[in-house]
Formats: sequence, C-alpha cells, structure tokens
Amino acid sequence: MAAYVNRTISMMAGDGPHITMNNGTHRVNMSNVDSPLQIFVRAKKKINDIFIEIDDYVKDAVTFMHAVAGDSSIASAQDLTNVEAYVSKVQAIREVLKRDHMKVAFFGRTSNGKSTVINAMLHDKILPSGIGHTTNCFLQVEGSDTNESFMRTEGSEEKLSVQSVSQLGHALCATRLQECSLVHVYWPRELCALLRDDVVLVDSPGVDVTPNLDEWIDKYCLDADVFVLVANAESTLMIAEKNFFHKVSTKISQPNIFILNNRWDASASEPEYMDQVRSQHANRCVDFLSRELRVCTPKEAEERIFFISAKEALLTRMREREKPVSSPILADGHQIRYFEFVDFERKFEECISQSAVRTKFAQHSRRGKNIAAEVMSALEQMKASKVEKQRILQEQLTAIEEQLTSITRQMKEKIGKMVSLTLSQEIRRLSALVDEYDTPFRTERSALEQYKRALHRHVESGLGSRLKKRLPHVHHLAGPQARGSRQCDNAPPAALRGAVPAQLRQPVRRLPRRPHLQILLRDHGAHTEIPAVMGPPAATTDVVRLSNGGAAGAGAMGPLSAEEWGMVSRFALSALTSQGTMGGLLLSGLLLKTVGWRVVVVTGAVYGALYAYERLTWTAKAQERVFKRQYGAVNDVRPAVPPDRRGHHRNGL
Ligand SMILES: Nc1nc2c(ncn2[C@@H]2O[C@H](COP(=O)(O)OP(=O)(O)OP(=O)(O)O)[C@@H](O)[C@H]2O)c(=O)[nH]1
Repeated sequence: MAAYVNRTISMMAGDGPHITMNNGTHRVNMSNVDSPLQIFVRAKKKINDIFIEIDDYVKDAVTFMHAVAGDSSIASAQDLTNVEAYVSKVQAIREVLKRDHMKVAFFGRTSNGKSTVINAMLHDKILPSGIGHTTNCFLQVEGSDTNESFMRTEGSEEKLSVQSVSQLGHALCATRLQECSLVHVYWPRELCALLRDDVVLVDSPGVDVTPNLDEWIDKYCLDADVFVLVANAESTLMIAEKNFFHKVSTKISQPNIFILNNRWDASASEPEYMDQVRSQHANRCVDFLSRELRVCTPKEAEERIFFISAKEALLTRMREREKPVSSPILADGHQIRYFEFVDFERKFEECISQSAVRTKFAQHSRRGKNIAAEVMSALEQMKASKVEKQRILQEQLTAIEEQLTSITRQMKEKIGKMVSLTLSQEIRRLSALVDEYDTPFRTERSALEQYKRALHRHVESGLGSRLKKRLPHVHHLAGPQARGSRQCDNAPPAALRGAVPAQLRQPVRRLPRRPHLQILLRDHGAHTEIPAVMGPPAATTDVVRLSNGGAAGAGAMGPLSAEEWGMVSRFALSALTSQGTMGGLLLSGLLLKTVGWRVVVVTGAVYGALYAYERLTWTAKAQERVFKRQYGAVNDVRPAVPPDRRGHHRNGL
C-alpha cells in the first residue's frame, strides 16, 4: 500500500506523462518526445543508418571485386560469391529492421478485460469488448502507414474496412476465424502515441478457452517483448493463467511480465476491505513472478503489479476526445485508479523499449558487425594477395631492367666496335676515293681552291654514302632529323655523330684539318712539309739516330760501307718520296760534317739527278697526283682510329 501511495504522489508531482486537467477530465499530452519509447525509436533510426552504411560498404566491396574479377590471383569466383551473399543478408536484415517493433501481448481469462485495457491504451474503442467470450482469435493492432484504418485476415492482402468496433466484431464473426488465426488491425498512427512509436499490441482469446496454449506461444509469443497478464481483481489468479505463463517461461528466457489486477473499481463498493484485498493479491502476484516463475526479484515484481480499472481509463480517455460514452458515471477513487493506469503505461513503456532494443537491435548489431568484419577480412585478404603480386611484379621488373641495361651495354660495345672497324676500313680506302675524282686539275690559285673544295665534297659524300650503306642501322639510329640536317665542312654526318660512341666523335670532327697542304703546293713540294708527308714519325726518329751514330764515326773517309750505302739508299728514297730536295740539301750539309765528303758528293750527285728528273716530270698530271696523295695523307684520320688499331692502320697505308 505504501508503494502504491508513493507512486500516486509521484505521478501527481509530474514525474509521469504530462497530464492536464480540463473541466474535470484528464487530457494526455500527445507529444511523446520524453516518452521512454523514444529510446527504441532513436535506436532503430540509428541502427538503420548503420545498416545503410554497411549496405553501401558491402555493395562497394562487390563492385570492387567485380572490377578485379579477371585476376583470379586477387579474388576467386568463390570470394565474389561469398561477398555477394552479404548483400542479400544485409538486405534481409534491413527488411526485418523495417518491420521491427515493440510487441506486447495480452493474456488472461475470458472477460477479464484484455480488450478493454488495449482500447484504453489506444485512447479509443478499437477492439470489440463485451460480456462473455468476445475475442475469438488473435488481434494485432499496429500503426497504419497510410493513415487509414483497415484490417486484414491472415494470408490475405484484402483490406477490410474497420470503421468501428462493432463492424470489426461483426466482421470477425462473419469470417468465423480459428482461435489460433491472426487478424491485423491497422489504425492511423497519428491517433495514438503508442502506434506512432512502433508499439504493436496483441489481444488474445481467453487462456481458459483453449487447449492450444503451446501453439499460441510458438506463433505469437516468442517475439513478444512484454507480456501483460490481465487478471480480475474480484477474484484471485487462476490455475489457467498460471499454467499459461509457466509454459511461456519455459520457452522464453526471463520474459517481462506485468500483472494488471483489473476491475479494481469494484473495490470501491467495499472500501473497508480494499487494502486487505489489494495486499493479498499483490503478495500472490509477487510470489507468482518471483518464486514460481523466477522471472524477477520480489522487489522488481512489486513494480510490475498494478490495480486498475481499464473501463474507467477508457471512459476517461474517450471523454477527453469528446467521443460518446455509454456510462459517464465513475466510481469513487477513479482518479487514483487512473493514475495507477498511467503509471503502468510509463513502466510498461520503459520496459518494452529497453527490452526491444536489447533483444532485437543487439542481435542486429551483432550480425551487422560480423558482416562488416567478414567483408573487411575478405578485402584484407585480397589486399594482401595484391600487395604480394605487386611485389613479385616489382622484382620481375627490376630483373628485366637489369637485363635491358646489360643488353644495351653489350649492344653499345658491339656497335662501337663495328663503327670503329668500318671507319677504319673506309679511311684506309680514302686514297682510292681521292683517286676516283677526275675533274681537270689546274694549278692557278683560284682554280686550286675550287678543286680542293670540290674534292673535299666528293670525299665527304663518297665516305658518307659508303658509311650509310655499311652501317644502315647506325644511320637509322641517328634519326630523320639528323639525316636531314645540313652537314657543315667541319662536322661528320649527323647519323654517324648520333651512333658513334662519344669517345669516337671528337676525332671524327677533326677529320678535314689540312693546314699544311697550301704551303706544300705553293712551294712545289718544298722542305717545310717533309716530316708530315714522310709519314710515320718512326722514319724521322731513324734519321736522328743515324746522325748521332755518324758523329761517333767522323773523319772515317774511304769507300762507302754497306751500312753507309744502306743509309744513302734510304735517304734517297725518303727524298724521292717526299719531293723535298731542299731538305735533302740541308741534310747533306749536315751529313758532310758527320759522314765525310764522299758521302756528301755521292748524295749531292743523287740529288742533282733527282732534281733534274723532278723538273722534267713536274707536269700538271704529276702535280695532280701529288696533290691527291698529299690530300690523302693530310686527311689521314689516324686520330679517328682507335689507338689499338693505329699500328695496323699505319701498316696498311
Ligand atoms: N466494471 C468493470 N468492467 C470492466 C472492466 N474492464 C472490462 N470490463 C467489462 O468486462 C467485459 C469484458 O471485457 P473485455 O474487454 O471484452 O474482456 P476480454 O478479456 O477481452 O474478453 P474476451 O475477449 O472474451 O476474452 C466488458 O463488458 C467490459 O466492459 C473494468 O475495469 N471494470
């Protein structure tokens, strides 16, 4: 009783739903922002948003796997199938989530007032109620998405009109439904806060009129968040009621059970026993919940037992809505009973909201977490295999690069040798190229300049075309730009320049240098150019060494020794080859001092004869021959030939 009084005071202090007095009636504020049901509403929205993200994530994963499907080393067909299966799983969860609601089921004996309690909670007379066995089947009241009221029988899509409770009752009778069948009653959400917040209320036939309790439980109780046992306060808990909840507690772990001792308005007629009766009922109910069913502690059970008058609560709310009521007279203490009814609603809302979030959404969140983790794991595996593949590719790439570098180096060396050999061979036959040039030769200065330039062009073009022919690939490598570019006198062909290794390019550029040629021709083979014309420096070295040897034997007159004759012959030959008579004379003077007069006389005679011969044979043809030989010698591109081939080249010439 003390708890009852405290609860009532608390309600009146405003801890419960907002209630306002209006001309002696109560008005329930329909704004349910502070309702405990909002815990479920907000949680549902949040988890729905999370599943939208999971859905996007899984779909992205599928799209990605389709993109890499061609590469079986990254994702196999089985991987793809596995991840695709998650799309339908997520879709299924979202569908269930959409239908997820808080479900409360009302049970009790016939005529205890189950339908009246539901109507009072819905603030309207929706379900049929009356004396005797009224409810013939299970009736599930839920919010209508279209804001229209209608009903549907089980397995049918046909919308049956429900304009009033009498019509509904009449319709139910007409259809002759089985007690175990279900009728859905859709009622506009905006007319009821409970329906708006996704609460579904299930009415049932009396537990005392059926032997099919197990079937009931299996069909309608397993997903219920809260059970309400509507008992009759005028009697005590019956075995049929207890039996039913014993069955429920064997099938459902820790069911949330509220006990409403209805028809408490009857106590108003016997106020002297009211407290005793209340206490007796309360104790039995606490004992039933905590000791028999073991679904809660005695203290928790006290918070689950209420003494109400559903009929008065419904009347009050019908008046509030200015709906016609048949029995406007309310018994004494109706306000206190009404407050207790409201208190029940508050406790019920808290319980059903928390229970539904825990049982329904916890399960969803577990499944969502698993799906996300499994998809992520599949992607991680793909990532790992892709990284591994990338690493292998990188290694292969590095190996190929090294191979290419090696091949390129070898090819460069081969090309370098080939170019070097070809150049060497072509330079060796340069004199033949010079000889091929047969334009008339004239010794006038201007004609000589012209002849020289033309001969140079002839040599260049001949050499160029032969190199192109023999080194087509090298020529090709030089590119069309280089091939089309104008070649200047002092530069080698562009193609050659591009292909020839760098160390060979510099000497080739020096190819046309011929500074001594003009002096030589002007002086008609005079002394100044002897060393250059004479060829290899070795010859000069020999002369010097001979001179030194001569100094050692100075004053030794008489017939020429074999060695002296040899020397004279070589000297004469040199002179003949060089055409340098003045140089010979100078050398003669030098020899006079070193080898004696006989050698000098003989040498002088030889040179005299040679001079005469030279004078006589110094025709234009001879001059042309000499010119060409000098041209060839001066343009000897020994520097262009690699050092290792110079000896060979010299010998070849
Ligand atoms: N005095 C009084 N009468 C009530 C109360 N609640 C319900 N009744 C009446 O009891 C009768 C049966 O009420 P119902 O709501 O139909 O009871 P029920 O448990 O749904 O009955 P079934 O549907 O047949 O199982 C009706 O005539 C109601 O008006 C109450 O708190 N006080």
